[in-house]
Amino acid sequence: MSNWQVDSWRQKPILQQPEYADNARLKEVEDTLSSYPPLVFAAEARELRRQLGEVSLGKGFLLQGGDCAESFDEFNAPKIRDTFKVILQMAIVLTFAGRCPVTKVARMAGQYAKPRSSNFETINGVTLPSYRGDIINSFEFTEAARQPDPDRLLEAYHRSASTLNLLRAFAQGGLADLHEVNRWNMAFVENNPLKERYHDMAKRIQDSLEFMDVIGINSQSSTTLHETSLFTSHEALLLNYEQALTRVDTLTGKPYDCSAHMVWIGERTRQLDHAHVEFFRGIHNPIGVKVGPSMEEDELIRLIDALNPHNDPGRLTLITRMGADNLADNLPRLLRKVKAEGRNVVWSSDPMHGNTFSASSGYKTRNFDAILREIKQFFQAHEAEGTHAGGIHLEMTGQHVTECTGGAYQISDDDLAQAYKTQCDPRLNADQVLEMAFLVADHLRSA
Ligand SMILES: O=C[C@H](O)[C@H](O)COP(=O)(O)O
Ligand SMILES: C=C(OP(=O)(O)O)C(=O)O
Ligand SMILES: [Mn+2]
Repeated sequence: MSNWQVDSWRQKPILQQPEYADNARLKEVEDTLSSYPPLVFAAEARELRRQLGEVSLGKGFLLQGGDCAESFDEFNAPKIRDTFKVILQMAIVLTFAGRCPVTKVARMAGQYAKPRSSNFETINGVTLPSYRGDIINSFEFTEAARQPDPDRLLEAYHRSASTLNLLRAFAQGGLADLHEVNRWNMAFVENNPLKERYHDMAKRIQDSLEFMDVIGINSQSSTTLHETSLFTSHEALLLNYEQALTRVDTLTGKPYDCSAHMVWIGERTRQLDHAHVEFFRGIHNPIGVKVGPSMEEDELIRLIDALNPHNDPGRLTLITRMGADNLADNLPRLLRKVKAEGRNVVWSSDPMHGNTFSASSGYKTRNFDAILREIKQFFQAHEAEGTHAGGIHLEMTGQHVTECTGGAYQISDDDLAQAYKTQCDPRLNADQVLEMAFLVADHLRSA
């Protein structure tokens, strides 16, 4: 890796970073983090990279999801459990429909830093610095709360460690048992206003599990049915935090960013000659990059080559976030180019970030139908170009929030105020996520 150092990104231009008042304290915090244990083990990141390699070859599907921004205030077991549960519920439906393994990657245990469109926010004539995620400043709208505080980096580390600990316990301690997951899905279907639409598939999954039970494949005999693996991911926006958690793996001698299994570069910070691409090219994790509608074909090839010079399947996931109205004009040309140039990538669809708008009530929202339309078009474009629609990337929660409009419960603009809890972007709630799973499953079956 030519001239790469864990801190060579510091020589490059960088966007979307906080400016701290106390740089001496920042340096102390970075040193402390560097001395702490890594949050994940490099071999786990390699296993995810291997699984994503299968996905890039068309033999799997990536399901990635969680909060837009995890919050220190909503840091509790029920919140973590409920998001874990809906990820699993969604995965069982997609596995059954797609007849292929689903790799589950949570936007959890470190999704704390947010890029923003504007540096400032104005409320009732008062202008303050924007909220940039709990790892940087506080959501509360006061001058003091909005100052970046270096100690929040340590706080984010500790909260990530606790979250990851509980996720690992859930994954291996029985909460992920497929029989249980399907029972939750049956309950969801029974209570849903559109239950006729979803009943058939949930019942067929139940029948399959019962059949396996009869022939002796059950939770006692099979860890596959009893346990699961769930990987973690976040946008690696704060490179000083990521640098401090980067360690040379003792088994391979290669640097891994051990803050999460997978990290990605956001749409706003993916410039070829900037710091994020520099940092990412040297770490050996599986990585992602957001790709919006303005991406040019040649620019994408240059970016792929900077980040994955050996064209290794599983190394790079392109997370497209086009917007339902822009996808048809922009995704096919990129698929064609990447295929023609023979580059191995995982193509995943983020149907959230291109479909955000302000509701008449003033809330930032997204509509269920637009999200679904982007996903469907994503599948259609891949089918037409002969490429593999490899995954979806959702902003979602297991809680019953009202942040996105539409869905079977027909959340309207006026309903948004009832439970609008996000600190950044609007998330699909538990019911909307499961509906999305069943509707995407219909599509996978017909594909
Ligand atoms: O999550 C992504 C971005 O941080 C978010 O979409 C930016 O939102 P903003 O346009 O309100 O800053
Ligand atoms: C910041 C995000 O998205 P994007 O970089 O695509 O805008 C995000 O995933 O929350
Ligand atoms: Mn977001």
